[in-house]
Amino acid sequence: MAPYQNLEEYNIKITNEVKERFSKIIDEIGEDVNREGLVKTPERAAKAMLFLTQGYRQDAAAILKSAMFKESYNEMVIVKDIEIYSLCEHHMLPFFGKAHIAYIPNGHIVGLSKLPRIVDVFARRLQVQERLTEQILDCINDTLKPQGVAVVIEAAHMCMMMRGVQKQNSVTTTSGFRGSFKNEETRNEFLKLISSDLS
Ligand SMILES: Nc1nc2c(ncn2[C@@H]2O[C@H](COP(=O)(O)OP(=O)(O)OP(=O)(O)O)[C@@H](O)[C@H]2O)c(=O)[nH]1
Ligand SMILES: [Zn+2]
Repeated sequence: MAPYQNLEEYNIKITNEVKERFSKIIDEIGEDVNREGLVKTPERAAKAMLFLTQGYRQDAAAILKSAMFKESYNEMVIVKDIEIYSLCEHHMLPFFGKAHIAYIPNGHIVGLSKLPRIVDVFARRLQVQERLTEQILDCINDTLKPQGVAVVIEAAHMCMMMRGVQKQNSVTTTSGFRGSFKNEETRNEFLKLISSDLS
């Protein structure tokens, strides 16, 4: 983004460049870019792709820092069933599912909505599920400095469904634990709560 004066100028320039490339792809696959239904498709696709990768232009730590509050509460906080939509970096096809996040405060709590917000910041990039899991963990650990943090992601990968191995029902689970979640009892409490309907 460095050579551009402001975000708006950057957005217009990059949208036009991505649009040109989508136009070429549509042509290369044997379609007519000038037929009615496709005339605006390169621009729509460019805007969609830039939306789905907007996480590169966002600062997750700043989002967390904007809503940290001093509190003495020091029990587990869980936000579960956070929808994720990301793009696998190998095929640029979607993977999607749910993220479950827990942390144990250490003097500060964070505004609850900021947890799904940072999930989106990291999900809206070209990703592998493992790195997505670690980036969420590290961001919360380094910014909020809680006693511990845990992240579980369950996702289905379109690159394994629509093409390739073509398995429709496989779900990939990744997890990571920092600080007090390394303790088996704490980790088990979290895993129990995310699998119950009452947490
Ligand atoms: N570990 C990991 N692998 C992923 C993720 N998303 C997609 N993949 C895998 O990335 C691998 C890329 O393997 P390649 O052999 O280079 O690609 P490919 O020939 O298209 O492989 P197939 O999908 O098996 O047809 C595949 O096994 C995908 O299933 C992810 O989030 N994490
Ligand atoms: Zn893939």
